[in-house]
Amino acid sequence: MAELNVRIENKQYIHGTNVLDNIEFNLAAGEFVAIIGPSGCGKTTLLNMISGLEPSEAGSIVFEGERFYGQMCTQIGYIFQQPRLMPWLTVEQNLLLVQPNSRPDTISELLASVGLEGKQNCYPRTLSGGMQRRVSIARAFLINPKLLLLDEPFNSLDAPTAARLRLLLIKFCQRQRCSVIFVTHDLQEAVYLADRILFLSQPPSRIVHQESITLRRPRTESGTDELSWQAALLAKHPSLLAGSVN
Ligand SMILES: Nc1ncnc2c1ncn2[C@@H]1O[C@H](COP(=O)(O)OP(=O)(O)OP(=O)(O)O)[C@@H](O)[C@H]1O
Repeated sequence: MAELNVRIENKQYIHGTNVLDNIEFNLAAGEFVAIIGPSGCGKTTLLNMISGLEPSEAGSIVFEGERFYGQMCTQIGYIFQQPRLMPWLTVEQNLLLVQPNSRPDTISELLASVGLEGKQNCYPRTLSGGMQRRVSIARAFLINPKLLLLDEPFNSLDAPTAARLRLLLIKFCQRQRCSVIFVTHDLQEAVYLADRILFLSQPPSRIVHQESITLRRPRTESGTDELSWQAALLAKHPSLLAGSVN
């Protein structure tokens, strides 16, 4: 049985045009799916609908056999595009907010794993944007989610930090066996991480193409096989990344 079944007939914001049109896909337990699409095509909207933050009036989101609507499920971890930390709380308090019974050593180990050793007592305003983003990654990992949603989580981080966090994400997913939906603009990142890629069109967005990535794991970020796979895909479907697919 699919862990997650997404069926959205359409999505329209009030006074807005149609953003999503007939999006339907399943996610198997433990599967890692990347979503790529042009800016403004509705990727964040889609994650918000899956998480329950945005209502899905026409369609249904079914997670582990249960339909949910308009409420954030506690088994879903969501790493937003912006860190969304509470500015009046310390880093540790921000983490405790989602998992109040966490032990201090669990929190310090998790912070160390995202490169924020000793930052428990810092307030968000004293951290750089990239550091705040890493706190938000730690926050999502802390709840041990069954489903993890990530909205361009490694954008604007320096290359070594992003590489380290991608590796951490892979390890976390393997250990936790969680299913993942990962929004990115970066095909190379998607090929490195995902089992399958869904490509969205310009709005009203549909899934114009999906491709399973059959490369063996462990993969290398810019390995020969990974780059050849990417080149072959683009040679076969040159419009996929041009944002010109309607
Ligand atoms: N709360 C809202 N109210 C009205 N319109 C919205 C709202 N949120 C998003 N939109 C509109 O919906 C469309 C899709 O936005 P969304 O943020 O989902 O796209 P995206 O694919 O994630 O974009 P990007 O890649 O640039 O982050 C845009 O035209 C945006 O202006």
